[in-house]
Amino acid sequence: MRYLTAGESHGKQLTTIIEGLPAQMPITKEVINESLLRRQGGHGRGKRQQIEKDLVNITGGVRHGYTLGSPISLVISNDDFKHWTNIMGEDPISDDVEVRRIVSKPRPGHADLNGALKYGHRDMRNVLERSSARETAARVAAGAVAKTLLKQLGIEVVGYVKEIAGIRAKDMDSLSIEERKSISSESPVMVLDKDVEKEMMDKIDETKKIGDSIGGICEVYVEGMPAGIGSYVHYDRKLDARIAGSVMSINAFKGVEFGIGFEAARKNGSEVHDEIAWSEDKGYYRTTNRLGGFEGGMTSGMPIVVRGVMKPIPTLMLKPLQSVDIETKEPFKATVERSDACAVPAASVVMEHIVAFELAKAITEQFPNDQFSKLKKAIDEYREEIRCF
Ligand SMILES: Cc1cc2nc3c(=O)[nH]c(=O)nc-3n(C[C@H](O)[C@H](O)[C@H](O)COP(=O)(O)O)c2cc1C
Ligand SMILES: C=C(O[C@@H]1CC(C(=O)O)=C[C@@H](OP(=O)(O)O)[C@H]1O)C(=O)O
Repeated sequence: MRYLTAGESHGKQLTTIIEGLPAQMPITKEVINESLLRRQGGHGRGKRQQIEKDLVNITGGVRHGYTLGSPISLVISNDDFKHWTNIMGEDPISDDVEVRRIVSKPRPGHADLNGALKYGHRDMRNVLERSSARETAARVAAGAVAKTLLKQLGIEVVGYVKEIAGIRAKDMDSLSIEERKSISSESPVMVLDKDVEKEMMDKIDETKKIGDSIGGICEVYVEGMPAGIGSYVHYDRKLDARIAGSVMSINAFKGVEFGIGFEAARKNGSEVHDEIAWSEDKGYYRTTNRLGGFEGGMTSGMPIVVRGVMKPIPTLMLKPLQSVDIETKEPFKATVERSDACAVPAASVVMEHIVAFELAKAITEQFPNDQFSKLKKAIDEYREEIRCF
């Protein structure tokens, strides 16, 4: 399975093409829309989300609610395009700098300057349009399709917030996946505890007021992955490494950890590794899950627990950092019209879908994948085989 996306932030639309899904898998656009709307939520988003209402149009690969085995094509319109038809349309436009709203002032922390240098764009709009996290809507659409596949195989994936600007969420270790899912869809900052929720929301409001930005930590939790998915034999088949790479590819993500993660560096082996046990009902399992569901690049059968660190948003409304205008070479401090102050809750939805895609991809590589019923049967048989192994 793989996917590609196309489209600019203020262009007409985003397009996602997914290849490699089995034929005859039930799928509905309502499930994709649910994911898209969750990504748009979360306290701290800017005015753009009031303009957009992300809804998918399935334009290929699905008939009467079932996949065909051919590429799936998904389209999401940018409602904001109507305000940008001249600037982002395909017709030629005047050279007037004001008309074109040419961007010559790169924002520290965004892709603007590096992208301009690499592609030779003197108008950095050509960079920011595609480097914008608007593209994560297209990625969530792909992930929603992956989640549909996983769910029908008994695998559930959920993302929520662990930390915003140093304020930590209460531990959710004892919560079921259903409880985690309801927190993820109901709390405006995707945390369990109402006091923490308020503290985070106040912090976001305060940050917005002073025109600054904040980041945080997202967590994704997965239940139902059988042991032995992925491989130890090559670097690019290690599933934890693939997930880590994919999480790092989310805009503004700067770090990834599994289970107790970086904490492992400060502990003895006896405090880190998970002891192995067996029962008739569960087969092999670990008595703890400090390694977060992976050993040797393969799933251990325990829940997968992965966290990603999001830096603060680079566009700063009232606290601009020093930069240089590429036309005049003069220093400037830019102010902007709009931006998110905190997108950590939205990013946890993005991360959930990105992890889901990697899991679905690994599963479809490991089992027969042309027809959904055969894939399901093969996984059921494998689960039984490893239980008794
Ligand atoms: C959901 C989401 C929303 C974002 N919103 C903004 C935003 O409003 N303004 C901004 O400057 N960056 C925003 N970002 C972050 C930038 O897209 C990101 O910092 C930029 O692409 C540069 O990439 P890098 O930070 O990974 O180096 C957002 C990221 C995510 C995941
Ligand atoms: C559009 C989305 O996020 C955008 C991501 C983004 C960036 O630079 O990454 C900048 C902002 O764009 P705009 O200037 O148009 O408001 C965000 O709104 C979205 O998530 O749907």
